Amino acid sequence: MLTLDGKVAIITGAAMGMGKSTAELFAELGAKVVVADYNEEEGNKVVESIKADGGEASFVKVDVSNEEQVKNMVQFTVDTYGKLDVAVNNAAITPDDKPLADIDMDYYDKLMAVDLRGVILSMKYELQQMEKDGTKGSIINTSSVSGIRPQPANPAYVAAKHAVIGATKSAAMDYSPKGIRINSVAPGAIDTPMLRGALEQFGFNPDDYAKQLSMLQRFAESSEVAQANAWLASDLSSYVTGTVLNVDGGYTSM
Ligand SMILES: NC(=O)C1=CN([C@@H]2O[C@H](COP(=O)(O)OP(=O)(O)OC[C@H]3O[C@@H](n4cnc5c(N)ncnc54)[C@H](O)[C@@H]3O)[C@@H](O)[C@H]2O)C=CC1
Ligand SMILES: CC(=O)C(C)=O
Repeated sequence: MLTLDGKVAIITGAAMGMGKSTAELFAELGAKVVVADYNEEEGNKVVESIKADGGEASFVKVDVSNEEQVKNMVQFTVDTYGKLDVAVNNAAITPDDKPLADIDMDYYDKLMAVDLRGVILSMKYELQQMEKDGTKGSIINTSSVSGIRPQPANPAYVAAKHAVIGATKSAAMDYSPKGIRINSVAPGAIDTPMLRGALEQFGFNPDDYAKQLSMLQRFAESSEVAQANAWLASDLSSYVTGTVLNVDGGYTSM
């Protein structure tokens, strides 16, 4: 049976979207959850709702691009719950919106700081903690279908999400021998505030977009990505490391 009973999990970007759904599902499956986000108000609401449903959760404010704050996020987790078993490094900001010759380098720097540096920094301190405690943990980094094949006019986002997969495989090679499994999840068209915002920005009709981006011809709910995260976090995926799990309704096979 899929259970996360007894596990302590950090989920970054857990105030909204897939991170929020992942935090809720992990708590339902028995994990103690650290909701890590820079949106304090929404993050605290997620904690309250998990607690109201009988789960255990705490909020920590973090900007994942800031090394001291990421270090503090991991320390907070250990101080609060005694250990760290699972981390879902999911926080990211919205894709850029111009082809490469017109790239806005200020936005490039901002995006890389969160979507790539944030994942690498998070892994750095999560791995240090797991190694120190001898924990055979599971780390899941959120990439995207944009980490496998390009979307138009997203050069920074596509590069960052490809790099998340590279960093995942590199870390998996170094830490799997110690029993720490590290994988990526590559979501497709998932109905979240980020995707709705991006579609509006690009002037896409949401229904047409979902049909183009999925054999199932629909958006996924963020809970459907949370289910993939839960499997990778659980002992049911005990022989899976260094891989990319596509949660994209078949898009990358089209
Ligand atoms: N929505 C989609 O269709 C897809 C999303 N993704 C990826 O899935 C992940 C989750 O995306 P969504 O749930 O759609 O996004 P979202 O925008 O709904 O939620 C992102 C969360 O990250 C937090 N966040 C942003 N920057 C942060 C920072 N510097 N430090 C801490 N927290 C920060 C936000 O406050 C928010 O709670 C992201 O990595 C995204 O790139 C991948 C493929 C498709
Ligand atoms: C928002 C995103 O990551 C997509 C659709 O690739």
